[in-house]
Amino acid sequence: MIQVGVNGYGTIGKRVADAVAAQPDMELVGVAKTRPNFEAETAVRKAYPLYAAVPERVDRFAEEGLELAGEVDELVAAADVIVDCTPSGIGAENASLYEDHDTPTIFQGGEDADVAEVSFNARANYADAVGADSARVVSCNTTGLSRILAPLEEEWGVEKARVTLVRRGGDPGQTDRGPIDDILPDPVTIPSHHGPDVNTIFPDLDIDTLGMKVPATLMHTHSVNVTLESEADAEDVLDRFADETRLFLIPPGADIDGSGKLKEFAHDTGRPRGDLWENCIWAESVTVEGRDLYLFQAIHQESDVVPENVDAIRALSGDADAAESRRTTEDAMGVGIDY
Ligand SMILES: NC(=O)C1=CN([C@@H]2O[C@H](COP(=O)(O)OP(=O)(O)OC[C@H]3O[C@@H](n4cnc5c(N)ncnc54)[C@H](O)[C@@H]3O)[C@@H](O)[C@H]2O)C=CC1
Ligand SMILES: O=C(OP(=O)(O)O)[C@H](O)COP(=O)(O)O
Repeated sequence: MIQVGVNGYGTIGKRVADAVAAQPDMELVGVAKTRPNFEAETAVRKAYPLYAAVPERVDRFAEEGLELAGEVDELVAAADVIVDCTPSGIGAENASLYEDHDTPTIFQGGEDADVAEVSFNARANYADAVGADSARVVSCNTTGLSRILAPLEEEWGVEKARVTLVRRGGDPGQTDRGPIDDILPDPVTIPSHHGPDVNTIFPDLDIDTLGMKVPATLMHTHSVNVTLESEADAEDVLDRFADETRLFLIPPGADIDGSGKLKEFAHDTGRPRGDLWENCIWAESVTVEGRDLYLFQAIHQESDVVPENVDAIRALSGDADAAESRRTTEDAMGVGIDY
C-alpha cells in the first residue's frame, strides 16, 4: 500500500484525499490543514487523521474541539508520497520540507513548472514521471487541453492549436473573487500562460492560447481550433474521442446547453460534490473544415485534475504501467460517463 499524505485540504486537497482513500493500493495517512474550519471538521468526520500545517496554530484546533494526529512534518515523515495542494506559490515554499524528509512530492498547477522534475498529465506523459522525486500536475485547463491533444497528435498529428479559454472568475466557494459584472481579457497579453504550460507536456507542439475571465463559478469553457497534419472527418474524431475514458461527449439529445446543466447532470447522477472529472465536449460542436478541427468543451476546474493526481502518485512510486494506473484510478473513483 502506498502511504499518501495531503498537505493543503481545500478545493483540490479534499478531493484528492477522497480519491486516494478510494484506491485499492493506497492508504491516506492524513491531511494537513492551516485552520480548524468546516473542511477540517469534515476531515475529522471522515476519520482522516488531521495534522496542523502551521505548528503555532495547534491550539486553535483544540479550541474548536478538533483532535489533531500531529504536525505537518510528522505527516510528511509518515508518507511515501505527499500531495501538496496548497495555494499557488505556497507549494514552492513547502518544497524544502519535503526534500528534508526525502518524501516524493506532487505539486499542483498553480506552481511554476520548475517546482518539480516533471510536469504531468496521465494520458500524455505518464512515463516521464515514473520514479521521479517530484511531479507537477498541470492546471485544470492544461489538463483539459492535454487530454484532447494527446489522441489528436497520435492519430493525425497537430500542425497548430489555437484555443480561447473562457475562464470562470472563481470557484463557488471563492466569495472574494470576480469579476461580478464584466468580461476581462485575462491575461490581456497573448499568449496566456496556458500555451506555454501545454508545452511542458508537449514540448514541440505549436499552440497559441488566449484567456478571458467571466462572472461564472461552475466551469471553464474552451473554444478549440486544431489544424491537423492529415485529413480527418468529424465522425473519425468523435470515434477516436469515444475511446478516451476521460472525455465525455455530450450527446445532442441530452439538452445540456452549458455548465449549469452539466453540473445538474453530475448531481443527478450522484457524483460526489457534483464533480465532473471528464472533459465535457459538445459532440455537435466537433466540426472539421479541411484539416481544421473545431470544438467547444467545458472543464470542471475543481475536479478534472483529481484522477491525474492519483496517477501521478503511482508514477512517482515507480508503477510504470500508465494504462493500468488510469484504469485502477477510474474504477475506484467511478470516472467515465457512459451516456
Ligand atoms: N481550484 C481550482 O480550480 C484549481 C486549482 N488548482 C491548483 O491547486 C492548488 C490548490 O488550489 P485550491 O485547492 O483551489 O486552493 P484552496 O485555497 O481551495 O485550498 C488550499 C488549501 O491550502 C491551505 N493552506 C494555505 N497555506 C497552507 C500551508 N502553508 N500549508 C498547508 N496548507 C495551506 C488553505 O487553508 C486551503 O485549505 C493551487 O496550485 C491551484 O492553482 C489546479 C486546478 C484547479
Ligand atoms: O489553474 C487554474 O486555472 P488556469 O489554468 O486558468 O490558471 C485553476 O482553475 C485555478 O485558476 P485560478 O488561478 O483562476 O484560481
